[in-house]
Amino acid sequence: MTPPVIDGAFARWLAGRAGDLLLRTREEVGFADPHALKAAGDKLSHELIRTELARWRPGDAVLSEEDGDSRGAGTDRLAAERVWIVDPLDGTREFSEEGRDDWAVHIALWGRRGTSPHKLLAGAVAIPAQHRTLATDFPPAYPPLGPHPRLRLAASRSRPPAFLAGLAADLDAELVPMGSAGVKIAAVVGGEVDAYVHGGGQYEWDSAAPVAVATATGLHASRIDGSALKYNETDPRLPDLVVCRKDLAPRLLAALRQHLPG
Ligand SMILES: Nc1ncnc2c1ncn2[C@@H]1O[C@H](COP(=O)(O)O)[C@@H](OP(=O)(O)O)[C@H]1O
Ligand SMILES: [Mg+2]
Repeated sequence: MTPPVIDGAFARWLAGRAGDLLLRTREEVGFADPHALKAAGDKLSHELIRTELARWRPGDAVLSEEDGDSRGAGTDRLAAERVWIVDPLDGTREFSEEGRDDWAVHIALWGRRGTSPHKLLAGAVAIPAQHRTLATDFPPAYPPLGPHPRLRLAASRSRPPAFLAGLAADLDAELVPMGSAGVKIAAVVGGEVDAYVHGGGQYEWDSAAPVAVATATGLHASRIDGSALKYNETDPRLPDLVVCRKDLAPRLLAALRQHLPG
């Protein structure tokens, strides 16, 4: 089957293919040995994505979590016009826990000539166990204001930043723990939470695809100090971010300033 030519639709197609493979891998490998399941999921999804990108987008470079070669300086991605930034399995830990649906596949495309600061041209986040894929070819509608009386902040289930409890207290917000950066940003896009705040560690592939979708939807996405998120940098570490409704951003960034060192 020939995949779509338009990059956003291609990203949706590829994330969906990898997601189907991950669902089958969960069934075939089972949950008895979580390490084996995580390793199988990472490897199989990575190989599928690598193979399809080499076949259908042979002129483009790739930056992948599972590909040590693409990470450092001196790789062809630093001179490339177009770079696919992919996380074959985000929320690996949750993928290995039976019954959990908060894990995702991230496929993003960065372009040197992109006009926004992040230069992400297209992206898709597949959440296979929730049967949904968000992508920039048909960006989701801007979320309505939630019915919840208190602000809801999505937070890492296993590695929430130390400042988050204080931030939530200042804002009288409720923390909603879940796995996967893609799932948390999808929760903002869907209006289930008002914001996702993370700090302390992460890489470009953890946020590129969900940030592409969130900004195509019209949401705010930045570093937690308010500066621009940048992709395809020499060092792929991108330790923190905030994604939220545009109207909430000034209040959230002001509160964050009170909690950041320096
Ligand atoms: N402090 C940290 N250092 C490195 N990676 C981090 C991190 N905090 C979160 N991440 C990564 O960001 C993704 C989302 O994290 P979380 O589920 O905790 O919200 C996970 O990606 P992977 O599952 O692809 O490894 C996780 O490894
Ligand atoms: Mg990840």
